[in-house]
Amino acid sequence: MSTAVIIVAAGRGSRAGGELPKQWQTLAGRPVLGHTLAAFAGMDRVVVIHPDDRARAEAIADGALLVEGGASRDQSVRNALEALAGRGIGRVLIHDGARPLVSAALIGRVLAALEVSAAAAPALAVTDALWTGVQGRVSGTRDRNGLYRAQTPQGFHFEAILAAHRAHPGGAADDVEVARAAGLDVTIVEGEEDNLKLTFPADFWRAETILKGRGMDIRLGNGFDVHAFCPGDHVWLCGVRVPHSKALLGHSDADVGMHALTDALYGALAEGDIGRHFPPSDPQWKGAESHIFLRHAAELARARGFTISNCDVTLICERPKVGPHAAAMQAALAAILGIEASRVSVKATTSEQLGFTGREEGIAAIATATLVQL
Ligand SMILES: Nc1ccn([C@@H]2O[C@H](COP(=O)(O)OP(=O)(O)OP(=O)(O)O)[C@@H](O)[C@H]2O)c(=O)n1
Ligand SMILES: C[C@](O)(CO)[C@H](O)COP(=O)(O)O
Repeated sequence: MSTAVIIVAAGRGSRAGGELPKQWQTLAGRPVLGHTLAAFAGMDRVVVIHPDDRARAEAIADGALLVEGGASRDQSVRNALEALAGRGIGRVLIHDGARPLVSAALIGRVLAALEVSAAAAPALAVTDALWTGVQGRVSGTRDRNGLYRAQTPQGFHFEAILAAHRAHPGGAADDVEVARAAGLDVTIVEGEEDNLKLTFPADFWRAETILKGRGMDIRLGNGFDVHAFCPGDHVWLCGVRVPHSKALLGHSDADVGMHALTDALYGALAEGDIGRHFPPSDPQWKGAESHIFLRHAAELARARGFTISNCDVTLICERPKVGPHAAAMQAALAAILGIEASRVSVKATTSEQLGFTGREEGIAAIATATLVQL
């Protein structure tokens, strides 16, 4: 059963202040909403935006569907549910764009609870004493037993929450309130203190501190590719046209080095390989220039908040000789990746006339890439 995620980000963040609405302010080097999107990477995501923010949202969407929100949070959620209606969605998670530190473990707990419940949401039991107050003076106390602080993502069976929103008069604080008004039973799962909602300016400092404590995310990926020789007079290697007595056979331009590097980037992101993103069965990629694939992988890395720290490509062939072209290949790859040439290495080796590369039946390439997220 497919699961979609709705990330509501159409509010104006009036309490947070700043030049931009809080979801567009920078947190540890990228927009708050970029962190939130990355937390749900790999899932079908819908981001609810304010019409004024469309250009910013398109820049970081990373494949998410963009839907325009309404004047209130519940109207924004409703717009996204209506946009998903009729698409065969089984379950939906609804999350505040302003909660960028949600963890995979918390998302997992909500999804697991949805296996046995029509609705599930995270919360933390209230641990402080509770008072009422009037004009700065305590006017009474309240029993905190059984009181919870609600968080998101809140999860629901899709048709049930869609019907609940359609029937609700509006004005709900969250989707659990809407669900309960429709008679749905909601399971509470353990929330997390770090899953804070950025609401006031000081919350940004807290979130930065939490992110620093989590440390760097360093990813290493590897790629390997082989293309056979066929009749021709040149080969494409790492973006450079190299004259040769043969060509390389492939669905695209058969740039074996660039393919290995592209797969290394996809590997570091756990995003499969070129074939997943550009299926060879799709005629539009016949004869395609391989920089399209590499650029896509690099953009995907950037959209997920990673910078490409370095990469290293080794071409394995007896001929053509790579040395005279290595600097041009390094420059070509660096330009496509958008990084300095000093972070790109291109080298070659023979296989001492052993195996298929030694018999000059084709060229092999291996590559590694390191991605870093601060
Ligand atoms: N019309 C609205 C109002 C809120 N939200 C989203 O709902 C989440 C939780 O709301 P809140 O923290 O109250 O955000 P804002 O409404 O932006 O903040 P404020 O009340 O301070 O203006 C936020 O991710 C916000 O962008 C939304 O999508 N559409
Ligand atoms: C949905 C919510 O995050 C649950 O805690 C919260 O109610 C939304 O924020 P708001 O400040 O109440 O709009």
